[in-house]
Amino acid sequence: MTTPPRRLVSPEQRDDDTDSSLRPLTLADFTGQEAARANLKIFIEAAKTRGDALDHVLLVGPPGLGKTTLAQIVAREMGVNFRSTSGPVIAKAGDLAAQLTNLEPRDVLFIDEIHRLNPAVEEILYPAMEDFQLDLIIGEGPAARSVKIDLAKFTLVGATTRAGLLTTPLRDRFGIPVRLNFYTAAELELIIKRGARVIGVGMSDEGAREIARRSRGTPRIAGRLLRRVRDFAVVEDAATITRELADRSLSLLEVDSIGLDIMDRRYLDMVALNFGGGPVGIETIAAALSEPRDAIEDIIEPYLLQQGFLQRTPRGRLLTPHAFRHLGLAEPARPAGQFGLFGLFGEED
Ligand SMILES: Nc1ncnc2c1ncn2[C@@H]1O[C@H](COP(=O)(O)OP(=O)(O)OP(=O)(O)O)[C@@H](O)[C@H]1O
Ligand SMILES: [Mg+2]
Repeated sequence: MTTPPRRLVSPEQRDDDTDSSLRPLTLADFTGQEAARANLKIFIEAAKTRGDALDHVLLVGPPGLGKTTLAQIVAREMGVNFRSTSGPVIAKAGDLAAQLTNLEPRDVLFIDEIHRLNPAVEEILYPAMEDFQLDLIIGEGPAARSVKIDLAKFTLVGATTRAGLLTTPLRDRFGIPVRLNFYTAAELELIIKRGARVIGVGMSDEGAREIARRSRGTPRIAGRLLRRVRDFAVVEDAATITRELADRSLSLLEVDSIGLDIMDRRYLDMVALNFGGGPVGIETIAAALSEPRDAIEDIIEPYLLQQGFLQRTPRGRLLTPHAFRHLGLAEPARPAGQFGLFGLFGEED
């Protein structure tokens, strides 16, 4: 795959994100995700009362919604060590065995991108999660023998953006599955106000609302936009971020009123103007934009689909009336019944 372009509004972590300063440290400071928070709170309290390890937790949700943050909070609320690794980093079963044997009772082992574990590594995770035992084969051939090593009773916290890619036996071993959803504008507003206090800049209600609207339901993007607007405030020697300042700075950075950037608009303009709003095949769009198909499907389309700007039909991508309104363009006349009907027959490829 090509390197994703550096977009201000991409939900993936970028090297210039200084996530750690804005990271809430306790469940009480963690805004939004009511259901996830309520569940974790109860299970953590119960485990602490019993003096037991928390059951294994699986955090599922799109990038930038707080999976790593919640994993750290779990360890902190349990008052235990937080050890962290990730699926693609654990090359051999022995690497994971080393991590597991180092855990103390009730510790949290966080495995990010757990859908990317290699199968040989995953095998040793099963008995570790279920019976807190390692089954290792020592030696080779006739001399080989298996040894069992007892592990401390620990909590595995797994995170994934793609629950569908997890094997069933692995998924079944998590007692506490937690799904994270996109945040509402009101929740993002609170997160932005808290962030402004942390980085020490004044924030008006309307300023926070303006940034929240453009944050695509994602705290990571909210934090990034907040830091950019703060830079404008510093340069202009403004003590408080007003709606006007937020709007002006983000417009200069080419993030529009609902968080679309140049790449989104190029896509939408192309489909609207060159293809009459579609349906048009993804390969044709990729060729017209000179972008790889993967990048378009992974990076541009998810938010447009989620916002209802775009539909996938068997005959290709189709812009919705909502998209035309946002672009300020008149909708082309389309055959009656075209719209929405194709959704019933599934998606293009
Ligand atoms: N509920 C929240 N309240 C305040 N800030 C949050 C919240 N959730 C996430 N953040 C902030 O958003 C940023 C990204 O969060 P985090 O790294 O936990 O996301 P993630 O789900 O692990 O993303 P990825 O899938 O890319 O690993 C962090 O700076 C974090 O502080
Ligand atoms: Mg993470």
